[in-house]
Parts: sequence; C-alpha cells; structure tokens
Amino acid sequence: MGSMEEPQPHKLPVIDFANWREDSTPEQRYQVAKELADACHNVGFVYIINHGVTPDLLEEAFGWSKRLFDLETEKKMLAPHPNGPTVHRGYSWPGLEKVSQVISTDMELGEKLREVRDCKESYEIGSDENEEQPNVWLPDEVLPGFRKFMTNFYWECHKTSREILTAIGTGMQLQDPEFLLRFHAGHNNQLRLLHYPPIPAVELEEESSARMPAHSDWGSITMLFQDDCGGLEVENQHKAGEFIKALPIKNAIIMNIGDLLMRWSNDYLKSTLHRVTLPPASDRYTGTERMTRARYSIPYFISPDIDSVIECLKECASTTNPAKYGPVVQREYRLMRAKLQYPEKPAPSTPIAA
Ligand SMILES: O=C(O)CCC(=O)C(=O)O
Ligand SMILES: [Fe+2]
Repeated sequence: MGSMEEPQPHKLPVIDFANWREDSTPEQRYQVAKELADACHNVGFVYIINHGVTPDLLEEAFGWSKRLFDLETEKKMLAPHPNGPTVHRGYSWPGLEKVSQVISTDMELGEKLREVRDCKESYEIGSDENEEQPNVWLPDEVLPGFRKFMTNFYWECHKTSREILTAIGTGMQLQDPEFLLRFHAGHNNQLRLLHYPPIPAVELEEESSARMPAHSDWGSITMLFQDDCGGLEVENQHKAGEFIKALPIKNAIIMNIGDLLMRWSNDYLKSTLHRVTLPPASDRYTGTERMTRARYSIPYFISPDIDSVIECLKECASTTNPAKYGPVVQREYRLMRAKLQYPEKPAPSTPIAA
C-alpha cells in the first residue's frame, strides 16, 4: 500500500437521516431504514449524515479532546486506567492497550502481541450509574468543565444511537421495530477519546508500530467521529484482506455493527474488520522523516445492558437457517473479550511520555 496515494472517492454507503424525523412520513422513514439495514447486511459500515449530533457539539468535543491530550503526562495520570482488563475507564497512555483480533485467554500471547506497540493514547468514559465500571474522572480543577461537557455529550450520542437502533429494527422488519431499544438503556455504553500522536510514516509502513491493528468491535453498534487526518480502513466484505479507505466526511458519523449484534442477528448484520493506518493524502505528512499528522477520533460504543441475554432474533432464524450461536450474557461476553486487550500486570509507575 503506497502511502503517497491520493484518496479515492468514498466507497462506503452514505445514509441520509434527513427523512428519518418524527414528522417524516412512514414511507420516508422506511426507505431510510431499509437502506441502512441493507448496508449493515452488505457492508457493515456506513456513513450517516444529518444524524442529530450537531456540528457545534462535535467541534466542542474535539476541542476538549485536544485540551485533554495536550495536558502534561503527570496531569493525565491523575485519572489512570485501572489495572487489569475488567474496568475500561480513565486514561490509557501510549502502549498500554493492545488492540487485536485474537480471542484467547492465553496471557503469554497477549504479551507477545504487545511487542508491536499501538501508538495511541485514549480516555474512556461511561455512565456515572454503571457500578461495574466506575468512571475515573480527572480532578475538575485540572480541566474545568471537561466532565460536565463529556457527560452531556455521552447522553446526546445515546439519543442518536436510539434512532439508529430503531432504524435498523425497522429496516429489518422486526415484528417490534423498537425491540433493540429495550436492551439499550445507555448505561453500558462507552465514549472513547483517542489521540494518535505524530509518528514517522516508515514505522507504520514497516509495521514496527501500529496506530490501530485490524479488529472488530464487540458491542451492538459503534458511532465514530473522526478528524480530517484520515487513516481508517474497512475490510471489503466481498474480498477478504482488501481494505477500503473510510475517508473523512466532515460531521458525518461512521457507524458500524459490532460482534454482539452480528451474533444477535445470526450473522445477517455484519461486524466488519477495520484498522487505522497511514493517512491517505500526501499533505498529511511533514519533513524528511515524513512525520504523519496527529489524528483525533471519538468512537462511541453502544452495548446492551449488562445483564442482557443476547439470543438469536426470531426473525433471523428458520428451519433452513438455524441459530448459529447459543445465548450469552453481555457481562460474560465483555469480560471474555476484554481479557487480552489490557495487561494483567500492575501498570508501570511511569508511562512512556506521549
Ligand atoms: O480511531 C479510529 O478511527 C477507529 C477507532 C476504533 O476502531 C476503535 O476504537 O475501536
Ligand atoms: Fe473499532
């Protein structure tokens, strides 16, 4: 893959939610919903425009994210990610989290995967009512207003996610189009601020470092906001190993299906591999070392409530297409998937400086 290639036109479906409003006609709403459900079946990744999270709110969110990551490391470490994989909250310094597609409980393998460092830092936020994963907030005086803004942003994203889940249920012609809503009160979602610092392009090309290796998400759906750096790529469902660039569209949500919703739908909805690698356009590099520009993104992961039992949707199974997976409780599934992503060992006292 040549790093200097210029971007090609958008290849992922773009779904316009302008006709998915309360005052739209049922026909208009169904058309939007059908387009969305078909795209989730065929591709698993879509852009959504006119979605209700306003451009002003997004600009503010990216502003807060930059201010957070611009803080000195010692300040960010006032809200450290807890040791171990069970609580995914607070600040993760570069190299702590290792994203991969390996699903195993072999911790030695986890350490081996960690040899290629993921060059990113992140800050994870959940609902203040989620007792299994309590938030790890910075002291308010370190970044006054951050907690208030992010809490509001979390619940604004939740509102939009409810529309998307209803549209998917409508497009799939579920008997109860709001069925999925009943499992998504919002307290098990996760807002993630991500910063990929500048890095010499050659490190990504030679794969001695990674931004984010190929993986699928674990939950129901993910809504992703990205800045204009680029680098997100999505596997072609019809050609394994071929990745399509998900070029930035200003203020659009990139929405994808996660593994649990794929399982729920008996593989009808596709959870697609994706990764973050070299920026696609040549003006995103500077100097003789071809340093890539920094990249900021904000994924919002939507998960079923903690005690939900995820069991094949009745509309998705038949005698000729029986359920492929048994029922699973969200909590157990999450703990199984989280195990490899974070080291079990205590966190180092001094993280590598960002
Ligand atoms: O940074 C991105 O654009 C992608 C992030 C992502 O895929 C994830 O956090 O699961
Ligand atoms: Fe992801």
